Amino acid sequence: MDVTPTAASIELDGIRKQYPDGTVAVGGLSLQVRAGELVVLIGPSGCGKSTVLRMINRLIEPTGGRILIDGEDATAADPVQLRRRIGYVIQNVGLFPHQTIRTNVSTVPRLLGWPKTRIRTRTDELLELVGLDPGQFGDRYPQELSGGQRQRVGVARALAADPVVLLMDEPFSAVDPIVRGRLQEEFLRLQADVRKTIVLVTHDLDEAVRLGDRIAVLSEGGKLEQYATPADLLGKPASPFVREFVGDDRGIRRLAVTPISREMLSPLSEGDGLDGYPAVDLGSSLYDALATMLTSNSDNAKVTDNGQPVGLLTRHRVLSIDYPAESAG
Ligand SMILES: Nc1ncnc2c1ncn2[C@@H]1O[C@H](COP(=O)(O)OP(=O)(O)OP(=O)(O)O)[C@@H](O)[C@H]1O
Repeated sequence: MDVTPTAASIELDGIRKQYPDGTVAVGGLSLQVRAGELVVLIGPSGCGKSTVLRMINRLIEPTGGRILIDGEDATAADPVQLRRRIGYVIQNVGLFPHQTIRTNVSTVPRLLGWPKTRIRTRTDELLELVGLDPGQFGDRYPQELSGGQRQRVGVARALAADPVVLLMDEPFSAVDPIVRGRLQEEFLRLQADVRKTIVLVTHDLDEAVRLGDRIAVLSEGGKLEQYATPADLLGKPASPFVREFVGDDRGIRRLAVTPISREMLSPLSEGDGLDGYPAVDLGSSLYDALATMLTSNSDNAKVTDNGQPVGLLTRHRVLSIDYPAESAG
């Protein structure tokens, strides 16, 4: 019998990990993730990001606190059962080298004892979903794929049994920046389709800003410094730690998460020579607007809504956007 799977909410309630040698990797972290939300954990090396992630699927047993998945206490559940409901993607993927791509992808459905035909249909469907032709790639072995292709297989495998939660630990860091950008874009499209609850660990702030609905910045001992949307994090760093962490180029990053708004526009007038200006859509980011102006060597862009010009955006206006938090400290 099929149980209709849905994305689940996650609540970390004071979770703690202290190792026998006394190291407190995570001192007591509370964090709520809504169903279908993509939350990024970021912070300096050793701050406890992976530990938090691995406590959610209990690859690491917490020494305190609770984890509620859709309100149910995961710390009381059978860890093996739990892991079958939680997809897990890691750097370098961890595919089984002596198994074909199809067999790799079907790992969890096989463990769950699905009928063969259903496994086959699901596996092929997933390979297509992540952009790999099952006919071409299904019978290959992992070493016969590129790094980016292997990464996609890892995502397909994690999604195979329709998990309610997906955990991803530096999933795109083993590939070069160009491939990484493409994988991130594909991944966002995939997430728009499948809407899983995702917790993703990265050390790459651009990745966090690009992918996260919300970002949790951790400092040593898994201390939560700030939990906010990318725009709020870059615009209003909550502490000197976060300010330093998001760095000096947060202004540029912030452009990428700030949409053009009507208040930024000057009215259009006949004498504006509108035909000469590049067009950007209302709702594009300021970063896109600036890029458009730079590539067409223009100081202005014509902003359109549904194809109709609604105002003029100047380069000066984009660059002088007021960041209240900048002057605060
Ligand atoms: N078995 C262990 N015994 C003692 N301390 C440990 C053990 N395993 C991990 N730690 C410590 O726990 C802390 C958190 O490690 P964790 O891997 O979660 O950090 P991270 O933020 O994911 O780091 P990175 O970004 O470098 O991967 C580190 O200080 C690490 O040294």
